[in-house]
Amino acid sequence: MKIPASYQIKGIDAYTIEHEPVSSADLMMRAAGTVAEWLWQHVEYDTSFKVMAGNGNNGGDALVVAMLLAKAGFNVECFLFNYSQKLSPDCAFYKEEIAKRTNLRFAEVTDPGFRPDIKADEWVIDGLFGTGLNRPLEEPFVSLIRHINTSDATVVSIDIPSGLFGEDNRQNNPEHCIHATYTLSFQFPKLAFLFAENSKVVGDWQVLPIGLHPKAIEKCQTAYNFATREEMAQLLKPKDKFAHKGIFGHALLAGGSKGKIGAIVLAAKSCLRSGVGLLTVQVPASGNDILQISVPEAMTIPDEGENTITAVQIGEKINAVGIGCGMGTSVEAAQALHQLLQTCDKPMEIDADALNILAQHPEWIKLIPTNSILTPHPAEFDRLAGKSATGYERLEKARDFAAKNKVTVVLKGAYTAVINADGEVSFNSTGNPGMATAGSGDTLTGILVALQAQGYQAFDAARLGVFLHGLAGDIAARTIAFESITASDITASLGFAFNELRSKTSNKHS
Ligand SMILES: NC(=O)C1=CN([C@@H]2O[C@H](COP(=O)(O)OP(=O)(O)OC[C@H]3O[C@@H](n4cnc5c(N)ncnc54)[C@H](OP(=O)(O)O)[C@@H]3O)[C@@H](O)[C@H]2O)[C@@H](O)CC1
Ligand SMILES: [K+]
Repeated sequence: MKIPASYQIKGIDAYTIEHEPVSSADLMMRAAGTVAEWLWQHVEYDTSFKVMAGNGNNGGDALVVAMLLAKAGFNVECFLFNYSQKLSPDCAFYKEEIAKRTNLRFAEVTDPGFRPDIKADEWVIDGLFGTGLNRPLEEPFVSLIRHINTSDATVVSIDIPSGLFGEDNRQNNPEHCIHATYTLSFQFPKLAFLFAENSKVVGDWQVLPIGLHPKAIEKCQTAYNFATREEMAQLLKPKDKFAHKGIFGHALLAGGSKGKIGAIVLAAKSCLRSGVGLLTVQVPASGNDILQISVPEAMTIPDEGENTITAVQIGEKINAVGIGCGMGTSVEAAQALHQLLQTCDKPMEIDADALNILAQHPEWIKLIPTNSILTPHPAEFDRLAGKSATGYERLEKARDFAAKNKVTVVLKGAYTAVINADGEVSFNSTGNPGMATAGSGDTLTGILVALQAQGYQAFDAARLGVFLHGLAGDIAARTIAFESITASDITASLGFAFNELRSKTSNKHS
């Protein structure tokens, strides 16, 4: 699903109006109708609404929502905040309509000091500002928003929380934005929803399709995408009935150190559950028995180092190499990584301590083979590319980093961003807070290297792998509380995740 910028949405909107064709007032009715319908499904029959409309089309939507709610028999009070005495044409049109209604209370507000009374059990509909916001909010809106935020009411923002920009909020104050309980976004998610710093503002968000023109959506060029299940199902390659293990690739995992052999065990297990044909694991000598006993399906190469790896042996038949899990940042481990980078021309998946070593030796980054993946969490990425104050800033830095070093970067987070060397970004849509647990990253490494060994290109392997990892976590969470999910539970659910994704593909073709 594309994530167009606010200015692009305006263009798609205009194209729809011209080519469907549909009048802008009717399109507004359609959009507001989806909001009203969502509300009917989520509120009690005796819920009271306070609808806050601004002077643009977001306000127009709010006026229509107010009318539809009143028509359905709800108790509705609607305020049109028109300090500037200037309404968009559609907002003005629906103001005339709402003023005629007798089944709701309506007032146009021009007094900057007026604050509507809001009760804790009421629902506030926020239609003050939408994607037309063109500068940070000031008084009197800031005080009005603070008044709404400090009420205990449930707040539903139409399209986007008022005061929030769709993309870059680096110069914005989150306290000057509506803090929504729910945000109902028209047709597409907004980029801003996907950054941790905006989560308090956006609340739970959902996309409501409003039938914007498919041609305009297709023509819209954006670097940002939200990975849907349908898109990811199309990436998954079929498994041939006559296949044998030799054609599913041979992965090599290298890592582990004294006290952290578990990390490489976890990676090995998830790798074997992700379709790889053969797996070899290189571990410090002291970890060899642990590995052989815990993962009998894997072959092992005991390193000469007793407690750390010192040199990685890549056989000719290896198709992809995963390195980093639990390897530590010792001088020997760093040397092993350096030597590997100098000799390896296979796609690599570089994680955890290997990333920390790279941060200490940035001159080695240029040695990373093409078609490789780096999987940093925010702190690891900051060590590689410098500190970022916001998620937006970090994402832009990661796009630069991926382009400059010709790698795929998986920036982990609530909406993990997979970024390719062309600067394209795919945000993951699966996963849950229970997955923020020890070893979760190691299981991801195993999945990614398995997909790379099977011939998936870095960007596809990363998008698909991150999606499956999150889906496995979601499947685990159906029966296990977030608090109790372990990395092993994610691996145990991987088979179900592949099945769910594949059944989606077969449904599609049946
Ligand atoms: N996507 C779609 O297809 C559809 C979209 N629809 C809806 O349209 C919405 C976008 O509507 P929009 O473009 O009219 O903008 P909107 O946010 O209502 O406000 C603009 C007004 O705000 C003002 N203003 C701006 N910044 C300000 C500030 N800091 N402080 C004070 N004022 C400020 C600006 O005035 P200015 O002062 O700049 O002249 C202008 O008057 C969109 O979010 C969705 O809800 C649906 O109806 C149908 C289908
Ligand atoms: K809004």
